[in-house]
Formats: sequence, structure tokens, C-alpha cells
Amino acid sequence: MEKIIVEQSPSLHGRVKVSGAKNAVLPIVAACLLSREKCIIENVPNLMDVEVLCELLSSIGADVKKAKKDELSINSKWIDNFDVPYSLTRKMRASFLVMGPLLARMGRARISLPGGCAIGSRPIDLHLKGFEALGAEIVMENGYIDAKADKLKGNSIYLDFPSVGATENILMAATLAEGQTIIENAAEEPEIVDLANFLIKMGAKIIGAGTDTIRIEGMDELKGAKHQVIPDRIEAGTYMVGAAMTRGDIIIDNVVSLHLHPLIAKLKETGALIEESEDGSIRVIGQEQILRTNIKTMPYPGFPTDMQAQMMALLSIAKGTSVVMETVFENRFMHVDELRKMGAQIHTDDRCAIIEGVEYLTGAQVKATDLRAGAALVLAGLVAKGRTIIDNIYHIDRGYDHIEEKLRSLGAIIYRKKE
Ligand SMILES: CC(=O)N[C@H]1[C@@H](OP(=O)(O)OP(=O)(O)OC[C@H]2O[C@@H](n3ccc(=O)[nH]c3=O)[C@H](O)[C@@H]2O)O[C@H](CO)[C@@H](O)[C@@H]1O
Ligand SMILES: C=C(OP(=O)(O)O)C(=O)O
Repeated sequence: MEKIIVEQSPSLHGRVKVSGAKNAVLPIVAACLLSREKCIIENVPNLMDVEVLCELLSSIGADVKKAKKDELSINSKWIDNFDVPYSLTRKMRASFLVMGPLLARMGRARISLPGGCAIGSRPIDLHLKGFEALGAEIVMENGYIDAKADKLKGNSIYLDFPSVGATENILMAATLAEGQTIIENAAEEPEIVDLANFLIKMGAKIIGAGTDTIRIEGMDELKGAKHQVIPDRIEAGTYMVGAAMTRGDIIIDNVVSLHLHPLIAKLKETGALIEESEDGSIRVIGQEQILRTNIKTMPYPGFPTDMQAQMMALLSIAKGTSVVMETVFENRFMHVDELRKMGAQIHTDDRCAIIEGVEYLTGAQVKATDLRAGAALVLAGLVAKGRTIIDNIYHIDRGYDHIEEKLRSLGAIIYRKKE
């Protein structure tokens, strides 16, 4: 078992480069199943989730190669299997994103139900509603979803909630359907736009990605394409909060600052100074006094749920009382108990957390309960007096590329220990 150890650290200073976005690369890798030609994906982050998805694609016959350190070459010409076992879907919920491409390309997909996780039950009803609207016949038995369709047919699909995964899965399936598909109340996240841009390079006809209505004109086939994944706004945001918490001064390279506007607005309310630069970098200067604020998580362009835990760590040492409302996932406050062990004063009531800022946190033995909870504990550890020992760090490795190295380059005292 590995642990991450964080010592109380000096203020973060220096420059750090953000990797490609986990939530963009995963659907993009899944989309490679839609073509018989080779696809090249650049700016691929070094993450456990990417490895698991590549393993899944290989298991169904795709030829997946790591061409360079951050480049993948994927050729799905010879895929010969539509069966995705539980041993792979249990490792990562996003593996369900291969359902749309497999159904569209093979006419069948049999995938183990991904199940819930720490942050909520995370049903897939909206994905299935979309596939059914496209004409798929879906049977659920023995924990598997078996979907069949000789040829998907375009249709209008209204999503009851702008689900990121459902939008992506239906969008991918619709690129090879017959006729036009319209997705209404679609998710508008930057990662949806990145996926759509990749699909368009593959020859798909898509209008409206990044708005709440996406129109797709189905094609007979898609070709191979080369694409560079967008920067990870959540990784960038995590380092931005780190600078604010440690009263540091850092420059983050390889960002699209527009994607960070919901976070920038909130960080400014806590007093941090932020300079956006034309060259794709952003400077964050933390101030001695961290001010309180309120946060409500929402689908994009609202405040991202994936930054809620890290912001809660910051607000734990702000002056005054802050309120955080989590509206996207029903159980995304698992980090509260761990932050409390470090001296944070947080009370929760259903989806609402009330944070009374304390003067300082103290190091403790804590566990990462999910990916962003783990990131919040790393940030809290940077400012806590003494040593913080974080268990269950495989959650952190799912979504942060070389987190200790990157933080160490900014002056943090953080390392990994094998036991
Ligand atoms: C790999 C990836 O991109 N993960 C992101 C994606 O997850 P994911 O795509 O799983 O998130 P969704 O947007 O689908 O989920 C949002 C809400 O909708 C609900 N829901 C979703 C689908 C469905 O069929 N039925 C249903 O009820 C979920 O339970 C949740 O409460 O978007 C989330 C919300 O921004 C982020 O936190 C995740 O980091
Ligand atoms: C919840 C997250 O990811 P996933 O959907 O892959 O679990 C996340 O990135 O914070």
C-alpha cells in the first residue's frame, strides 16, 4: 500500500504545466472505436484511468500503442468483441463510455453495469434512454446491459439532467446513426466540445456542442484523425487553490482560462489575485487574509463539482463562515470527516456544508475517499501544522499526473511512501 506524506510546506512558488484533461481524453479514446482507421491522440495525461481504458480497448481487439510519452495511437480496425466484463468496468465508471461507440459500430454492446461509487449512486438511465431513442433494444440481466441495434436511427432526445457522460455516449452513437439526432438539455462542459471537435475531425457532422442543443447528422463511417486533448481545468484549478491556500505566487502553464472562469470568480471572492495571460498561462497570487465565500456546484458553466472538495479545504482556513451546496452528486461530502480530523470545523446537512474558518489545520492520518477528496487533503496537508499521511491514494492516481513531482517543483514537501 502506498501513502502520500505531506509536510507543512513553504508558500508555493514557481511554474507548473498542466496535463491533458482526464475527462476529455477518456471519451476521446472511447470514440476511437467508431473508426476503422488509426487515430492519434496527443497531450494524453499519465493517469491510471487512461491505462484502464486502453486495457479495455485492447481486450476487445483494438491496437493501442503508446507512441510517445504523451501520445497514443489507436487502431480499432480489428475489434471483434462487444463484451466488456465487470473486471474492467468496476475499475472505472467512465468505461461505460464505450457503450455508444460499440453499439454504433458493432450493432451490439454488452457491458457490466458500472455501479455506484463514493460520491453517489450514479445511475445510467439517461444513457440508456438515449440509446433506446436511437432504436436500440436493451436488456438488463445478471448485472449486464445488453444493447442491440442493426442500425441506429437518429431521433430527438431530451435529457432530464445535462449529464456529461450521457451527452457524450449519445453524441458518439449518433455520429453513425441514420439521419439526424438532436440532444436537448445537453451538457455544455468544455470536454464535450473537445470530444465533438475530435469527432468532427473524424468526419462527423455536429453543430452546437458547448450549447444545450447538439445536432448530429449521422454518417456511414468515420475516418481516422489526429487530435490534441485540451488542458485539464480541474488539475489547473487544484494548483490554483494550492497557491491561494499557501499564500503563494505561481504561474500555471497550458491552461484555457475561459474554462476556469467559474473557479476564478470564486477564488477572487476569497481575496486571491489572478492574472490571465494571452499565452495560455494564469498567475495566482495568494493573500495573507483568505476571505469567506459561498459556493453552489452546477453543471458548466456553473461552479464545477470536481473543484468542490479543494475549495472546501481553502474555506476551512478562511476568515468567517462559508456555505457550500453540492447539487450535482448526492453524496460528495466524504472529505468532510477527513478535513475535520485535521481541525476543520464543518457541519453538513444533506447537500449543504457550513464551514467555520479556523486559524490553522493540523496534520493527521487521513484517507482519500475519492479523487477530488484526495486532492483536497493534499492541499490541506500543505498548510497543516506537522505531517499529513494520506491513505487510499489510488483515487488520486486516477486523475492527477505526477502530483507529487509537480507540487515539489513549486516548493511543497510531499512524497510517496510504500509500505
Ligand atoms: C469521466 C468524466 O467526465 N467524469 C465527470 C462526469 O461524470 P459523469 O458523466 O458520470 O457525470 P454526469 O454529468 O453524468 O452526472 C451528473 C448527475 O447526473 C446523474 N445522472 C447521470 C447519468 C444518468 O444516466 N442518470 C443520472 O441521474 C448522476 O447521478 C449525477 O448526479 O461529469 C461529472 C459532473 O460534472 C464530473 O464530476 C465527473 O468528473
Ligand atoms: C468524479 C470524477 O471522475 P469520474 O467521473 O471518472 O469518477 C472526477 O474527475 O472528479
